[in-house]
Amino acid sequence: MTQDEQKRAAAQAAIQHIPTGCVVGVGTGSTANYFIDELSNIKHKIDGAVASSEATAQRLRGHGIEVIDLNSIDALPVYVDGTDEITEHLAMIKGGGGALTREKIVAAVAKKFICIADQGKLVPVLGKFPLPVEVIPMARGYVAREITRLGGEPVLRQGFITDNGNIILDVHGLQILNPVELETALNQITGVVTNGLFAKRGADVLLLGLDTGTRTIVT
Ligand SMILES: O=C[C@H](O)[C@H](O)[C@H](O)COP(=O)(O)O
Repeated sequence: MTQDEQKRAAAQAAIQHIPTGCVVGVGTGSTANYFIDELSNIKHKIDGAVASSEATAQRLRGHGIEVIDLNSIDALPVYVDGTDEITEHLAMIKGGGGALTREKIVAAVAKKFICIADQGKLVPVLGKFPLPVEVIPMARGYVAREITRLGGEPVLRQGFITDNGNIILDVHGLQILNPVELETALNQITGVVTNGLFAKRGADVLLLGLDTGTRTIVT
């Protein structure tokens, strides 16, 4: 299967995990887009969706799926999203599309986080994919210096502003041996909104599209 077919297979497998009559959290990116396409086939069975980005909200509405304000609900049974990298322990790097902060908020609320991905996303150690960090614009220089002190090489994502009006620093060269520790350290830098390490709250289930079928990994 091609990479796109693997993404679609994972998205199709995720549909089996969606309970009837619930609001569904929906991620951002090309794999999440396949999931939205699949979700539209069962839209009469769900009570709408919470979007992790403006792009996702637009796509959901385009498929006739109601977009629900996260603040109007107390619980979210399930969140489905893609990833840039994921380990066997289901820690991830996300934010290649710049949606990391809203994704982290939706993931925090969700009872179950289902990650859908093509097999190329499964890695032994996180860090080959540059780690996105969302930063308040006026703190850019300070945060970049602090990240350098931690051993990373921050690169400003040119011409990109997040849905929250902030910038992204993509951090290269990090050896992420302890993802929870690094996630915490980066979030403690003043001016950082959040970073793309999803380790403290990783996925609960990984549905990985393979050449033949899908593989499921559960934490
Ligand atoms: O900000 C974007 C998200 O974290 C995406 O889930 C991630 O970049 C994976 O995207 P894709 O499914 O397009 O590879």
